[in-house]
Amino acid sequence: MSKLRVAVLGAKGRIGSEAVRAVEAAEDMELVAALGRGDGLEALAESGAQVAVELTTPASVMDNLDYCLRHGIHAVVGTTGWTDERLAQLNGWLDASPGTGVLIAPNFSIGAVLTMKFAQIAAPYFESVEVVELHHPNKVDAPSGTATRTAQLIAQARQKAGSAPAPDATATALDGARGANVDGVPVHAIRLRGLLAHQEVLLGGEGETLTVRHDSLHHSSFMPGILLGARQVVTTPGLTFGLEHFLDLN
Ligand SMILES: NC(=O)C1=CN([C@@H]2O[C@H](COP(=O)(O)OP(=O)(O)OC[C@H]3O[C@@H](n4cnc5c(N)ncnc54)[C@H](OP(=O)(O)O)[C@@H]3O)[C@@H](O)[C@H]2O)C=CC1
Ligand SMILES: O=C(O)C1=N[C@H](C(=O)O)C[C@H](O)C1
Repeated sequence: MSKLRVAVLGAKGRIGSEAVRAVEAAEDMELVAALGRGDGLEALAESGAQVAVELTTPASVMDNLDYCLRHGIHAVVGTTGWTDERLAQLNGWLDASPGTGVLIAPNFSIGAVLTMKFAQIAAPYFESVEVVELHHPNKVDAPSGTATRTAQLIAQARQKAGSAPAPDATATALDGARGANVDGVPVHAIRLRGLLAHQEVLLGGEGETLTVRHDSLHHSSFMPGILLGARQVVTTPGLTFGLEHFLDLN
């Protein structure tokens, strides 16, 4: 059987360099291009890449995806910074490239995907819920894509259940002290040397609390999800948002 031809964008970065090794080690894949900043995107088409794994920066991802979709190259995207406007633009490009698939995964690790699921399930049963994400200090964006998505899913679950807003009598606070407000859910970002990628969802009810915590201790935690995404995206046209859709977790 022929191997899946995979390219990695952001190949010299923290996660990109790990993805290069993972694709090289996968028996059913061939690494056909490994591009860093400044490398020409034409290498993607010239190498016959079927899937591009996009692990660059929020500032670079849209141009890279524009190229991929104009050339019918499927994409597995881990890069953060997704807004409604960006998603609308991407959907427009997908409409013009029928048959091409894009997976955007706020987090490729199974534990993080399950954390989001558990948080969604638990959120309507508690009065209060807040999200804390903790990352290495070289991370360029906050809050993390994972924390933003977690808060959105929590908010959707609470809205569906008719939950009241979380109680909060705090009337006076320094700017930022109560975190960012993502759809009504406070999200706090910590940047600390020694950390990699971690998240806690704290839920509180009368006389009890529940904490759902996940720790990515190494970039290898993201690799099975990236490889799964590359295998599935080639037969899944259009936009898939979240690895859970490829894990039968919905
Ligand atoms: N979804 C998930 O599970 C995960 C997502 N991420 C996300 O992935 C992204 C990358 O994270 P991380 O590896 O830590 O960041 P890094 O800064 O270590 O890596 C990004 C790399 O992309 C390079 N780059 C920038 N622009 C381009 C371009 N146009 N073409 C090719 N390469 C480019 C950078 O080069 P230079 O150094 O010159 O700027 C750098 O080498 C972030 O958005 C992060 O949040 C990270 C881990 C897991
Ligand atoms: O920058 C990182 O490191 C990570 N970024 C992603 C995010 O913003 O959620 C995924 C993971 O948290 C690691």
